[in-house]
Amino acid sequence: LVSNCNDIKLSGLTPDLYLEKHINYILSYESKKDDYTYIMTEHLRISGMYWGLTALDITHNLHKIDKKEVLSFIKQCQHECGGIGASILHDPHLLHTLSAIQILCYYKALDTINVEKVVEYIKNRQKDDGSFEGDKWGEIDTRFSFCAIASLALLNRLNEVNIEKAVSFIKSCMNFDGGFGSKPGSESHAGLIYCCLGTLSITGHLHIVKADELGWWLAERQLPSGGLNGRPEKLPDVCYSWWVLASLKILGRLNWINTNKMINFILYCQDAETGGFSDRPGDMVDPFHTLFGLSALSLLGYTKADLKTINPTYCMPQYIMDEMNLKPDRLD
Ligand SMILES: CN(C(=O)[C@H](Cc1cnc[nH]1)NC(=O)OCc1ccccc1)[C@@H](Cc1ccccc1)C(=O)N[C@@H](Cc1c[nH]c2ccccc12)C(=O)NO
Ligand SMILES: [Zn+2]
Repeated sequence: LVSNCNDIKLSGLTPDLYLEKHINYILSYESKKDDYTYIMTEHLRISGMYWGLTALDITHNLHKIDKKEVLSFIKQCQHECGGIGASILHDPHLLHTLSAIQILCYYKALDTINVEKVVEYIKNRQKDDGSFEGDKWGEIDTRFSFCAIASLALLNRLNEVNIEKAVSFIKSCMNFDGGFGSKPGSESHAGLIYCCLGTLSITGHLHIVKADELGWWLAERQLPSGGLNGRPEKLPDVCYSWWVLASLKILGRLNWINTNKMINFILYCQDAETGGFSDRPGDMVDPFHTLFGLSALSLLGYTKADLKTINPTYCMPQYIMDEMNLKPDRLD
């Protein structure tokens, strides 16, 4: 592989999807609780569980995880204030509250936590300008708008916050390129665009988006290698396959990307020995990039493997959204 300026060169044939290796990688990761990496990522634990469980569900292996163990762990992560932390005794945060609620939806076990208290925690995060702080320390970011809105939608309690103000804050973060940043005036970033479009999709306000400009900016993320980056001049990274493709799917412009070159890049990010996906070919694999690599393949309609359909707005299996009768908006 040659890294010239900000891209890499892929040569040779398109690899297969080593599905069984990825399933074993995720299952062994969840079981090696004394591994250095596992211990060092405690501050992301509940998000890590969401990545692993979602990857297992879309590959038809969720049943291999002990449901009781997962539910008892999540119950222990909820604080008196209602918020949920990344692990036991970790401070509550909207990021991890969303991950916990996403997992509970897989098991139809939302009553594992005190729903009234978690709704109160989320409500208390909204500011006068409609924005949301991630936790009581006050950091404002459009990521947290998505966490709050997605969590409340999954709990069927969207009416508990001021939607009009939440949408007007997102609108205030829209840039001239049609993209969105973390706060008003922040530069456009694919991950934040995904969060802002997700918020607008759930609240039925996608009409405020400049769909052609934004679609063009997102399609511009694709490099000659086929990979996508998160901002201009950055290196390609397989997790951006998800942020950019999910955003384009919500905009009804997924076909603006070269699908075959995209699939080829994603498959080059697999590790044929250990299983799992890395951010780009040759790097270390992790559960985060494994979920978003598999999710992107599912979104792209990769048919050489049996992957469940994934919902672009929630990044959860579509059958779950159907069972919960959740229909996030899309521009088709
Ligand atoms: C905290 N995280 C990040 O900062 C990653 C780091 C990274 C991976 N590859 C390049 N950088 N960045 C990241 O997730 O950026 C995408 C992003 C940014 C802002 C909003 C949404 C997505 C990662 C974890 C991580 C750290 C280091 C290496 C690999 C993974 C992370 O937890 N990301 C979040 C991104 C995210 C997904 N859904 C969301 C909903 C709302 C807000 C954020 C997210 C996550 O997956 N939550 O479940
Ligand atoms: Zn990444």
